[in-house]
Amino acid sequence: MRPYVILNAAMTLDGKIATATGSSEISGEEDLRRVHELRRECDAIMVGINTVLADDPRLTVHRVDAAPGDNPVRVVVDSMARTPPHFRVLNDEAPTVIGVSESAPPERVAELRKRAEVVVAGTRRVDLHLLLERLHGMGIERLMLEGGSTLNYSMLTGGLVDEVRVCIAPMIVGGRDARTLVDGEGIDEMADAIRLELKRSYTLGEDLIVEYTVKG
Ligand SMILES: NC(=O)c1ccc[n+]([C@@H]2O[C@H](COP(=O)([O-])OP(=O)(O)OC[C@H]3O[C@@H](n4cnc5c(N)ncnc54)[C@H](O)[C@@H]3O)[C@@H](O)[C@H]2O)c1
Ligand SMILES: Nc1nc(=O)c(N)c(NC[C@H](O)[C@H](O)[C@H](O)COP(=O)(O)O)[nH]1
Repeated sequence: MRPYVILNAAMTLDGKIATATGSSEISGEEDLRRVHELRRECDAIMVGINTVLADDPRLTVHRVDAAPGDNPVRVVVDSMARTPPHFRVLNDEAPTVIGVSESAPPERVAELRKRAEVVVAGTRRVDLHLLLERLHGMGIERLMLEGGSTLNYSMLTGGLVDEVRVCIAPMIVGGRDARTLVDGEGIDEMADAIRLELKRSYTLGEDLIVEYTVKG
């Protein structure tokens, strides 16, 4: 058993979720409120370690009203336990789970255990199936996946995503080194693409929101 997973992201019209230099303010004000409402409805928010290192996110509900207990559990996928102990994802605003692999240096794991629950899953990379199973065992039934591109790819190709919600902002930045909604190794044949079904589309200010379910 695993949680129901909603992938949420904001991208430019050309599919970038950050520029090559890591600048990533894409969503408009209204979309950011939508994101935080979605955070409030979920039991956990999951991101990859590169997103933590790039943005130092809080991963809490802070743009809409929230009672202290409304903050979801924060989950970082971090094979080598590189989450810096002073980063905001480890503050006391919400509980945090760090998913590491068996290859993570024990001294860094011990340091993280002072501030978070550490789940060891996988030998070199985090085994996402196993991590999600463990999260479900902790009572997490609805999980919001907030990127980045590399984790999005692994989660989608692992068959671990149920819905995709994307904010398309009216911006274009280009750049072959800029992260896109989904990177990773990529699928070779279009016939093998992950198929989605469009459920809803609407505008929020200048942004276009598109919501899909992933076909099983
Ligand atoms: N616009 C948005 O909605 C949005 C959202 C999130 C992140 N971002 C941006 O995305 C960028 C980071 O994306 P990224 O692709 O570099 O990194 P990421 O956040 O997807 O982290 C990927 C890393 O996670 C670790 N990992 C461990 N096990 C893994 C597994 N099984 N599968 C995949 N990764 C695994 C690896 O170290 C891997 O390099 C940042 O610039 C950030 O600002 C944008
Ligand atoms: N929906 C969305 N629109 C954006 O324009 C953007 N840059 C992100 N990025 C998601 C990523 O996880 C960010 O790191 C957090 O949004 C940081 O913000 P918080 O401190 O957690 O509120 N997400």
